[in-house]
Parts: sequence; C-alpha cells; structure tokens
Amino acid sequence: MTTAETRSGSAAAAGGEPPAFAVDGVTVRFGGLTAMDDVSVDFRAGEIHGVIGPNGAGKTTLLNVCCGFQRPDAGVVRRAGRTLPALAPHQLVGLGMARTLQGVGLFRGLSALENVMVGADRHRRTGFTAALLALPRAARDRAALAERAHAALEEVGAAPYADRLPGSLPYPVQKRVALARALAADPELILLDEPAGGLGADDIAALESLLRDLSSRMAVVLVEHHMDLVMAVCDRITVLDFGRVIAVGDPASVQADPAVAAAYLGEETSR
Ligand SMILES: Nc1ncnc2c1ncn2[C@@H]1O[C@H](COP(=O)(O)OP(=O)(O)OP(=O)(O)O)[C@@H](O)[C@H]1O
Repeated sequence: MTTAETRSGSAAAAGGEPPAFAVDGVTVRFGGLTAMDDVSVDFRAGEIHGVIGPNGAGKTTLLNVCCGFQRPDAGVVRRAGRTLPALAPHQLVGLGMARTLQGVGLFRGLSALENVMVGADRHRRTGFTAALLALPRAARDRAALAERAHAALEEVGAAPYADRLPGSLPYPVQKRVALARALAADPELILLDEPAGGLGADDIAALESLLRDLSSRMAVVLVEHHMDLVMAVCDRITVLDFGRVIAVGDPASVQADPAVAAAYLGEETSR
C-alpha cells in the first residue's frame, strides 16, 4: 500500500456509515495461481470507484467475488456493514447489485427491450403459475416491467432500438442495451466490466456523463482499461497487480504513485 487511505472496509466505515459494499481480506486461488491475495476494498454510495491494473491483475475476479460468481477461498463480502453468506448470484441481484460483462452478453433471440426486461425481473411480483396462465395480474406485471425497461433504454439513449435483435445493432448500441439491462434492476451497486471497451470517442463521452448521473443514486464500480475515462470520472481508484492492492486513492495520487507506474511499466516490458 502506498497511499494514506485505508484498505479495510470496516475501518473505512469507522467514521460513520458503513460502505455500501466491501470485500475484506479476500483471497481467490485457481490451482497454484493466486488471482486475489488478501484484497480489501470498499465501495461507497454516491461514488465512482475505478478498479485498474495490468492484464491478469485480478480485476474481473474481484467483480466475480462481489456478485457471487466466484466464491472466495478466504475473506468476506459485506453489504452495508453486514457479512453476506455464500449466496447464488441471482440472490445477490436481489440484494441490489447488478453487473455488466466484458463484451455484451445479450440474449441473441430476445429483442433489446426483452433483454432489458430480464434485468428488471427483480421487480416482478407475479408468481410463476399466474404468469404461465396469463392471469390479468401477470399481464399488468409484464406491462410494468416493459415500462421500466423502456425507461432504462431511454436513460442510455437506446430507446429507438427497443424492438431490434441484438445481432442487428452496432456494437456500441449493444453495449448500451447491456448497461440498460443492469440499470433496470434499479441497483444500489453497479459493477461495470470494461464498459468503454470497443467504443469510440463520442460513445465514451456519453458514457462518462451517464456514469456521473448514475453515481447520484448508486455506488458505481468501474473496471476499465481506458485510462482517460477512469481518470476523468472516478472519485477513487483501487490498483491491483498480481492479485494484490498496490494503491488506493484519488486519480491524481494514483497517477503520481511510483508503484502504479512500475506495475504498468512491467506490463509493457513483458510484452
Ligand atoms: N476460472 C479461472 N481459472 C483459472 N485461472 C483463472 C480463472 N479466472 C481467472 N484466472 C486467472 O486469474 C488471474 C486474474 O484474472 P482476471 O481475469 O481477474 O484478471 P483481470 O485483471 O480482469 O485481467 P484483464 O484485464 O486481462 O481482463 C489471471 O492470471 C487469470 O488467468
């Protein structure tokens, strides 16, 4: 650790409210490889938190631990200060978390709107049987989900494409739909895995402004290689290297940190 900031989620909470979400002392091993090594990070409401580091540093593994895709070998995950038991990923979504994947990960046979409705499903109240029998309540529920999904598409600027299949859409629009799907769950924590990947300057500028808007109502975690975006939009940044936290701080302090420069330099010289 090279900055003054604490890397303990619980310690960060000592001054007041616990962080919206935290991992504490998390280690993940894949056979002989340690992908995360005693990592502690806290994500706070109203904050955009960047997670950066060279290829293979453990960024995606961290997101996977946060959303329950990956069970840690050691350490705990906390939400609002309370330790979460080991849950299936869909249960964690019910706790107010949503994530996007590297790439897009949309269902090819569903329209953009239907893809986003899958994300909004957390708000469905009708049971399976009522939906199967198409009872009036299920129809009302579906209409409410569609409305919510439309609003999410609107927010990301993809409403005109609601009825299109993902495969017929340009890649940047597919990324927007994937983001809308995560937003439709109305999460308190959103985990974004390389949302700027494959985007041009105009789309990145739109993404930057959207991220700022989102941070007013949720904790945003941004795993991203696009450094200009990260430095422009993040309130705090955690830097991983070989599965360890090597720096935490605001963009200026992280940029000035020699350990961070050395990690990225190592990446360049090993190519
Ligand atoms: N399921 C897995 N099985 C074995 N090794 C894995 C698995 N997932 C990740 N790893 C390894 O764990 C390390 C961390 O991977 P991870 O994908 O978290 O890194 P990353 O920082 O997201 O990399 P990138 O920037 O390239 O996406 C890497 O060495 C990777 O090869």
